[in-house]
Formats: sequence, C-alpha cells, structure tokens
Amino acid sequence: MRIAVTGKQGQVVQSLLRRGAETSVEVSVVGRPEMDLADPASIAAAFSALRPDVIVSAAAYTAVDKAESEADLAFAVNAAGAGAVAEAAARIGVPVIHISTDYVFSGDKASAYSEEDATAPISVYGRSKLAGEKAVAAANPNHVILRTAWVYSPFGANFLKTMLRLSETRDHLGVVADQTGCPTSALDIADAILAIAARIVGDPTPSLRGTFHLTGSGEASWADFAEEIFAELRRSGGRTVDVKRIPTADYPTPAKRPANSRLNGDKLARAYGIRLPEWKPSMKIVMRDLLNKGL
Ligand SMILES: NC(=O)C1=CN([C@@H]2O[C@H](COP(=O)(O)OP(=O)(O)OC[C@H]3O[C@@H](n4cnc5c(N)ncnc54)[C@H](OP(=O)(O)O)[C@@H]3O)[C@@H](O)[C@H]2O)C=CC1
Ligand SMILES: Cc1cn([C@H]2C[C@H](O)[C@@H](COP(=O)(O)OP(=O)(O)O[C@H]3O[C@@H](C)C(=O)[C@@H](O)[C@H]3O)O2)c(=O)[nH]c1=O
Repeated sequence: MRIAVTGKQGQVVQSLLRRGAETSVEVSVVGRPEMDLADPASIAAAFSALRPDVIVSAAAYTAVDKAESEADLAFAVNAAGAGAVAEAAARIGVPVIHISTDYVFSGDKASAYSEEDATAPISVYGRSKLAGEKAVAAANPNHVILRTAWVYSPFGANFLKTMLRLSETRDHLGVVADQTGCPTSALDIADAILAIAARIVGDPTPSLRGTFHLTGSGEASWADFAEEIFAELRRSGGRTVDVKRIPTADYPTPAKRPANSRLNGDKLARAYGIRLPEWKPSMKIVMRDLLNKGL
C-alpha cells in the first residue's frame, strides 16, 4: 500500500514514517516548500505523480494561541487547504483520511462527546478545523475524518515535551486541573491510520466512511497528565517537579480551551474494531524514547 501524507516534521507524519519503515507500507510526505496548504495552486499538482492508494491529511496550522491573531492564515491552511487536499484525492479517485480535533466542541457537555453531538468551537483554531471538516466532506465523499486530541509523541512540539523541557529549570509548575481530555500518542494514531487505510482501499462500505473519534483510552486533566509525566521522570532517575493543580482562570491564554475535551470512541470500535490503548502505558513508551535520546 502507498500512502501520501501532508506535512513533513509534524507528529503524525513522523509517526507514520516510523511505522512505514517498520512495515511494508510506503509512506511519502508532501509538504513545504513544494506544497504549501496556504497556496491552493501548489496542492493539486503535488499528489498526482505519487499515485498513492490513500491520502492522509495530517498537516495543519496547530498553534492554538497564535491562531487568535492569525485567523486568516489558520483558515487558509485548516479549511481551504484541507478542502483542496480532499479534492486532490477525489480527482485521482482515492480516499482521504483527514485529522481533526476535540477543539471543534465547546466543552460544555458533562460526558464524553460522540460524533452526533453538536459542534460549537470556542477558538479560532477550533473554528478553522471545523470549517476544514466541512470542506473535506464536501470535496470528497470517500473520506474518513478522525477527531483526535491532546497528541504527544517523540516528534515535533507537544505538552509532554514542554513539561520535560520545563523540568530542566523548574521545581514547581502550575498546571490546569479543570480541563479534561484524552492524551493520545501519535504513534498509536499512526497504527490506527494504517489499519483504517488498509480497510478502506478498495472497500466502498458506507459505514467505514464519515467522522470518527480516535483518542487514547481513559481520561486526564492537564495536571494529571503532567503529574504522570513527572512521576515517570522520577522513576527514570530524573528530577522531581511538583505540580500545583490550578484553575484555568490562573493560567490565562489568548485562546479559550474546552473544559471537557473527552471523546467517545465507540463508533470507531464498532465500524473498525479499533480502540487505542490506555494513555498511561503509551505515554511511558514515548517517554522512554525521549529519555533514551537524552532529552
Ligand atoms: N497536536 C495536537 O494535540 C492535536 C492535533 N490534531 C490534528 O492532528 C493533525 C496532526 O497534528 P500534529 O501532527 O500534532 O501537527 P504538528 O503541529 O506536529 O505539525 C503540523 C504539520 O503541519 C504542517 N504544516 C503547517 N502549515 C502548513 C502549510 N501551510 N503547508 C504545508 N504544511 C503545513 C507542518 O509542516 P512542517 O513539517 O513544514 O513543519 C507540520 O508537518 C492536525 O490536523 C491537527 O490539527 C488534533 C488534535 C490534537
Ligand atoms: C505549559 C503549560 C500549559 N498549561 C495549560 C495551558 C492549556 O490549558 C493546557 C495545554 O496547553 P498547550 O498549549 O500545551 O496545549 P494546546 O495547544 O491547547 O493543545 C491542543 O493542541 C491542539 C493542536 C489540539 O488539537 C488539541 O487537542 C490540544 O492538544 O495546559 C498549564 O496549565 N501550565 C503550563 O505550564
């Protein structure tokens, strides 16, 4: 199977490359400077020569706070750009697997969000990603939209790596305890993408198409996540860092984040038999990878 994925250094694209190297799946990356999602003219041409079986749309403008002051760029990349990638897939007759986010929800619901729940993003990033979902669905009926959340990995920038970096200079950290979600390893996402791609290529079954939630199993607040990271750091002989559990109001940011980001993964489990592992063991795998590299 040949997969073309958008982006180069991103967490999901790097995880797919690692998994591709471990399997017989051929993963090609399509990204800047040759293909810029903010430049529609560069998108269509980028895929035809590769002749992929499936296109994975993993690149996005992901700077949640910066998006508040760069809305035009966030929408160009996450909405128009994502739509153009899905259109490129439709033109060459292949499915597109597009990655979206928990931030399409407001966070007001008391329990985990299902795919049927109403979207109501509270940030520019969330609104741009929701517009991207709609553009993808309109451009290519042969689509799988995977909403994931709180992604971490040995690659790129993420909360886990931020915590490890801060641990080098800080003994105490205030971390918000009233936002709840599902930490998700990009390596687990890559495994799921490969399994989904293998199923949909050549199988037109309608129940395999549409929007699905895909996150690590279990749940945590950002403070729980940080505490687990520092507990693992300590177990590995690293420094001790105390987490002060704080309310969101004590950590002001330009973008609002949902208080409840938990996603219910039952639909994906029913359609594909896929459920991601619990977040704690997956987190330990990623931490071991990072600590072995000396980060
Ligand atoms: N990170 C998270 O916590 C979450 C992410 N998601 C979604 O998952 C997907 C993957 O996220 P993740 O791997 O973390 O992303 P990263 O932030 O790690 O990487 C972003 C990727 O997008 C690429 N990119 C950004 N702008 C452009 C552009 N104008 N043209 C071409 N490529 C561009 C980057 O390119 P380059 O390689 O050149 O830097 C990079 O490869 C995204 O759709 C994101 O919205 C969903 C939920 C949570
Ligand atoms: C660094 C830091 C953050 N925080 C808080 C701020 C925020 O509420 C929360 C997470 O902060 P971050 O900015 O790292 O994460 P954020 O950029 O909001 O992460 C999001 O990224 C996008 C791309 C998504 O799609 C989401 O699923 C989600 O993963 O932790 C603290 O409380 N203390 C700290 O020291």
